[in-house]
Amino acid sequence: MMPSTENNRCTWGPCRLSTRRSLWRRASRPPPEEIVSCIVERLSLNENTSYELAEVIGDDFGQECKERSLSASESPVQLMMLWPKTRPDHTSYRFYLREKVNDYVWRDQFVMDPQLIKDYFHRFLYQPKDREYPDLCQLPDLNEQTLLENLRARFVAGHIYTYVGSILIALNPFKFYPIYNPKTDGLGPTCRRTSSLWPTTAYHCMLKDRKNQCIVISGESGSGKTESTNFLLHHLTALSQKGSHGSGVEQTILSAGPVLEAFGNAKTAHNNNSRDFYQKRTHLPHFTLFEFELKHSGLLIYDG
Ligand SMILES: Nc1ncnc2c1ncn2[C@@H]1O[C@H](COP(=O)(O)OP(=O)(O)OP(=O)(O)O)[C@@H](O)[C@H]1O
Repeated sequence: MMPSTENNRCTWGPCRLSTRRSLWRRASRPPPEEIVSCIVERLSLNENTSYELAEVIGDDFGQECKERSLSASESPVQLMMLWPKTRPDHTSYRFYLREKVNDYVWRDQFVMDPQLIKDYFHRFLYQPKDREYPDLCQLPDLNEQTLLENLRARFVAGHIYTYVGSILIALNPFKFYPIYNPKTDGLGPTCRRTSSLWPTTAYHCMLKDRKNQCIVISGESGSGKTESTNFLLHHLTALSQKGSHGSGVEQTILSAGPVLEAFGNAKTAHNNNSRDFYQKRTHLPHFTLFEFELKHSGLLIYDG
């Protein structure tokens, strides 16, 4: 069976079994040049013209999608073994014998200011060192040092909230930052991009999927879990549009928090107001607040 030629290209694939078998006999993994010279010889092609093998990957409709020339170190037989076996005829994958296009042809015709290319890639490859990333996943080089440096830089600049994907890291500033809008209970534009994004997301997921949502607040003693929980409650009650500022069950619970804490809390090395004794389970019309405390003895679930 002779390989077909079209547009100075010769198809050589699994369908050309006789050609392939004869090549296979010569060596188990012949390099591309050997296959090319064999085909040139069999097809009596012009030996003065240089040819090369190209791997072509087509789609299910028989359209060619990708074509690339094989390097001298690649083995066509090995490549064929990697082709998916979903279609027995392998029509989507094939090799072409094509006239070699010398690099210098397009290189000479291609004129572009090298500085332009450098400037273009500079924007992606070299991030400014002093840049802060509100999401650690955006760090170009993510390791412990860059992570801590980014958190520190953000903290110094007054940004205490940083995302890691869907997780929010809150650094305790131990002083009040005017980033919570008291009129809207943290729904202001400053907060929307930081701390209020996750309760908002949870609230809207609850409405959309009609499924319970879970927010885990974790950290060591004095890291700000109670404060964060209070911000969360404020935010959720504001979102549910039932937590009025003057009345309502939610407002009563929120207001009772400091009074109850006065009886149950203790001073520790890390926190003047540590919630060591007082645990609670708060019921609001739309959500329940469970408190889990990771103490020395392990995970204790308080449900009372
Ligand atoms: N977002 C915040 N803004 C300002 N101050 C904060 C913030 N978060 C925490 N703090 C300060 O840190 C103190 C300790 O925080 P908090 O009581 O929430 O810690 P905790 O993690 O609940 O501690 P524990 O586990 O010991 O109960 C608070 O009393 C408050 O002064």
